[in-house]
Amino acid sequence: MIKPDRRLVLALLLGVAAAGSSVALLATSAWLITAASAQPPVLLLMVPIVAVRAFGVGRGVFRYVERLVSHDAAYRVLGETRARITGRLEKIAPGGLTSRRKGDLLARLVLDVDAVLDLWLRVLLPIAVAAVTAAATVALLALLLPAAGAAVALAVLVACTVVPWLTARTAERAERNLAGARGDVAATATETLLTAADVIAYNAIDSVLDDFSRRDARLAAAERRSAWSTGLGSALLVLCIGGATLAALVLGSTANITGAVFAVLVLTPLALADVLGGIPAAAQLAIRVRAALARVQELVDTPEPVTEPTDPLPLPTGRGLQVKLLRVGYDDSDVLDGLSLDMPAGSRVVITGPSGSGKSTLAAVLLRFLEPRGGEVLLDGVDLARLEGDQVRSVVGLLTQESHVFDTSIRENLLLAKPGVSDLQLWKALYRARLGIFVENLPDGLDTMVGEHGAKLSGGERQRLAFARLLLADRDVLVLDEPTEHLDEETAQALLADLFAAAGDRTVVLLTHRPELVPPHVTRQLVCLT
Ligand SMILES: Nc1ncnc2c1ncn2[C@@H]1O[C@H](COP(=O)(O)OP(=O)(O)OP(=O)(O)O)[C@@H](O)[C@H]1O
Repeated sequence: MIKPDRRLVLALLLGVAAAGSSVALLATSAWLITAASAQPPVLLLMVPIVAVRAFGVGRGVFRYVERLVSHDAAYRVLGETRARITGRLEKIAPGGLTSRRKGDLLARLVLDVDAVLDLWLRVLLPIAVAAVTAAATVALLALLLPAAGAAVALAVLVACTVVPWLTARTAERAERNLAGARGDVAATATETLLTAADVIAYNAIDSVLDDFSRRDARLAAAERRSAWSTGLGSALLVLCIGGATLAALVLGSTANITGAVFAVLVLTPLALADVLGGIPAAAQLAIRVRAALARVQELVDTPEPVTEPTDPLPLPTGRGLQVKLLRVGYDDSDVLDGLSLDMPAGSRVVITGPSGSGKSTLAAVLLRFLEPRGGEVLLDGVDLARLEGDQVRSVVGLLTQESHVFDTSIRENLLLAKPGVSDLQLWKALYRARLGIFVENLPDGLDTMVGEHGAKLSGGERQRLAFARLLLADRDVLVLDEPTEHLDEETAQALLADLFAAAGDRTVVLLTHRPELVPPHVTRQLVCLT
């Protein structure tokens, strides 16, 4: 799922240069101050003076460039990962994500995917930089006094293994629960917002808020526990570094070394506190990152509702559809079994049946959002299973009972169907959907903003706008799934009459539980699902 970027190697080198400069700055400063106290000839001090300046300036410069490079690389990896996940979701979404909570999906796609950033910037890079810099520091100290080098090596080993292990162990449950708890709070918040009107109408605000507070408290508890472990890790790290400094002090004081070397031995381990400081937090964060990425992986692994053919056939030229002994369903039960239909090009087919009889399921099959379990659906004699979903949807268009109208202008809503077309074509589509006069009378015309979910339009106007968009998309087969569901009888009848008239010589498949609303002059085939 995640492909690393080569710039991350450069970020690692820059990180080591920055951390190495910090250690070297302290070491050379210690040497310089101690050596200077003996008042040697000033020429002897020139090199360390220049080195102190170089490391002082280098530390900041390397850190700045490292931040630029590492963030650039990590955000590129994040962008590519997001694009790959979105590409995969495009295949799964129409029929495969219906059982998931929207808020949780959002949390997985936004918060959990961000774990890619943490993985590189706060887990792998800090650990790698710390390991390389600490190893080099230990080597330097070992050169000055092997016993002190060994003592500091032991402290570094404990700081890099036992401390992160202990921190991670104490935080394990909290960290694993964090991603799920965040998803749960996001899902509940989304649901609360979407259902606010009903909740207020039923006077159920208190119970909804109580439920929200309970979930929020679970998240806060997990975060508190996680913070407690971070504190523990930091304290243990300070103990390790303190121990290393003390050991270097004791060993150095009994060794036969100069005062300047002694100062370097005692002060250099202190610089490791900064270098190793991020390791406990990184180990802890690794658990959270693993849990978050597992949630994203689980989403990506959702089986595709349809299998694309490995060797798709070319799109046939004819536009007649045939359904033969269709069997389709969800989970363990079939919704339709043995359905056969003939829908010649240009015909009008009205499919009716009570709620739950499988009308929307049939629409999903006709658009290749859902795979039949048996039988076949043929387009001009070619099984839809031998065509790619996008090929099928370039011929078959859909208008649902709640076609989505975006929170933007009428123009942008229409252009979604055919980007770049002229205003003239937009007006034609609007007039054919019988919305032209209405839009002309609006002060902003095509630039009128329609509000969230088309809130500034009536139900009928919303459906006409969606229908104009479908006409603009210019599909030869129009599947209309309860397009008049939320409309009063008069508006519904008028809309249906206009839909059939505007459809021209296209094939129209109308799925409705109110077939009596179809205008009497429309010659149609009526099919009843039970
Ligand atoms: N994604 C799904 N997962 C599981 N079961 C589903 C799913 N979608 C629909 N169903 C079930 O399949 C059956 C048929 O649903 P469908 O939406 O096709 O009926 P419908 O005739 O369009 O109903 P309505 O007129 O109320 O929209 C129902 O029992 C429904 O619960």
